[in-house]
Amino acid sequence: MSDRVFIFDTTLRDGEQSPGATMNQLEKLRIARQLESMGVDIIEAGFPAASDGDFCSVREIARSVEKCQVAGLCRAVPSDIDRAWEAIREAAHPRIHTFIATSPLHMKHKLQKEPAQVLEMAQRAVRHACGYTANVEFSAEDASRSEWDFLARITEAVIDCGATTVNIPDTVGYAQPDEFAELIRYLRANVRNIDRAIISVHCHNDLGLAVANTMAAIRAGARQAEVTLSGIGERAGNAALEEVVMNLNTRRNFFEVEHGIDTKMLFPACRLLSHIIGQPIPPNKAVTGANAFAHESGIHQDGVLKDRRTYEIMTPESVGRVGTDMVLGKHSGRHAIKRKLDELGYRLSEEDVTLVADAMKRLADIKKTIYDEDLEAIVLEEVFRIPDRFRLNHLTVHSGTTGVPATAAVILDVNGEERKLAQFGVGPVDATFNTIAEIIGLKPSLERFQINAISGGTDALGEVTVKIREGSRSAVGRGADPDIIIASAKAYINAMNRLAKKTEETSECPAP
Ligand SMILES: CC(=O)SCCNC(=O)CCNC(=O)[C@H](O)C(C)(C)COP(=O)(O)OP(=O)(O)OC[C@H]1O[C@@H](n2cnc3c(N)ncnc32)[C@H](O)[C@@H]1OP(=O)(O)O
Ligand SMILES: CC(C)C(=O)C(=O)O
Ligand SMILES: [Mg+2]
Repeated sequence: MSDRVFIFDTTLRDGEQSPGATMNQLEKLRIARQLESMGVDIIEAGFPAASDGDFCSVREIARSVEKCQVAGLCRAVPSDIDRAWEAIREAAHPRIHTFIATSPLHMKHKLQKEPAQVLEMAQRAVRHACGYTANVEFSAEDASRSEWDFLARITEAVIDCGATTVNIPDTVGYAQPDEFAELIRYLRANVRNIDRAIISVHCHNDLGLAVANTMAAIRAGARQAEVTLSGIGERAGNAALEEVVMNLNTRRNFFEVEHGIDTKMLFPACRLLSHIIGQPIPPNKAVTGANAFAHESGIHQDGVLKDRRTYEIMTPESVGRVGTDMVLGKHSGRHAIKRKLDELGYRLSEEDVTLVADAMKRLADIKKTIYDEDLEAIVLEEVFRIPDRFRLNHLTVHSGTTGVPATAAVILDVNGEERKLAQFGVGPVDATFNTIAEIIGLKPSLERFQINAISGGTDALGEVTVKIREGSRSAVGRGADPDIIIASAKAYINAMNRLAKKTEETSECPAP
């Protein structure tokens, strides 16, 4: 058996099924590029038959990613498979991923089909997909609640039809690690042609066991792990990429398998995702949480001071959390900035480095020390930002204890045209948002407003995340600035741009 585990990232497909994690095409491309430079083997870019927007995003990712395989998910129906192929066919390494449920519950109540019909559909789907490419993955949805002998039969049949990867999902996060490992061993022992395919697992986190089940399956012989950044995904999410990879790394002797991930890119990738979807990484999150390498109690601090290994089983550097001691400031040049960006895991073009360098100089004029977090905020502001239709040119706010309501005067660039307005509000943020909304001509409801200090000190950059909704469309926006009212205005305008972009994307994407 191979000693290489393939990392299949489904942040852009299953991850996007997580409530509130919708991404636009440009954001998906950013994530895909980050996954590519991190060394992910397969990127599942979406479900092309789901919508024209999904189709376009998958097609753009297929066109721009070179090193990884790009997979498109589809039901076991010819029209879905055709649409998936249409979206991924320009990829350097395309993969069709087709699936159908195999548990008695799903077959009877959801698909309303007999097992024999499901078997027939699975075979036909794989044969149809193999007409396009030899790289075909088949998933037996709800495998962990399926009858093992039926699962073995369908697995054997799809391999005979040409499937080269067979995925065993724990779709509803029901399996227990020992039991799931036993299922993988059972399939290896009872599927005649199993050596012709790679066994994959795809675990959900409903009982908090997604990573444990994935690791148990790898021990039992699975050689592809389907994962997402930060474990986002349908309901309680999927197995977290960074946790699976750091299990493999930290317990190398236990698992005795290799992977191709550059672990130093884990933290930047998860932070990028967190900014894009506007969901902060929980402080106690393994590997990437703020507390994952923090030591609070005296005995622990004493131990760490004497030897970090007493309480740290991996180093923060190994997951890309700390840069060097090089301090950036107003006197730093492009080389130092570029090197720092590299250390933080951002591989940027020369043009983007210039954007960051210019913004850093502007910030350094008002803030003495530029911390890693400040630089990351600049990257997200200047580089990973969708082209703006609305831009903030000027903001003045008056507020205080005088009894006069807070007032905001705003000048916005709207599609190249300058528009000005002043408005009142309950407080400075309310006044600012009211004014911006009136200039743009939208009045979305504000569902979330969150503010964090990115680094320490009163001159720290304030990072604001907002979520707005208009009818069925919602958008998250973020903004960073040493002035929290300006950061709030930037976040609100960013969300407005993304709301507008969503409408545009749906109408721009050509029909099949
Ligand atoms: C476990 C997972 O994560 S599965 C992936 C989940 N992702 C998605 O669902 C992507 C978003 N989905 C969509 O956009 C839509 O559901 C579509 C476009 C795929 C289908 O839309 P609709 O045609 O309106 O069907 P709808 O979603 O209401 O119902 C699903 C139909 O597909 C059938 N179906 C479900 N899974 C499969 C499958 N793997 N293979 C074949 N048929 C399937 C269902 O039985 C149902 O059929 P019916 O209409 O005969 O009852
Ligand atoms: C489509 C499959 C792989 C899936 O997401 C699941 O079963 O959870
Ligand atoms: Mg899933």
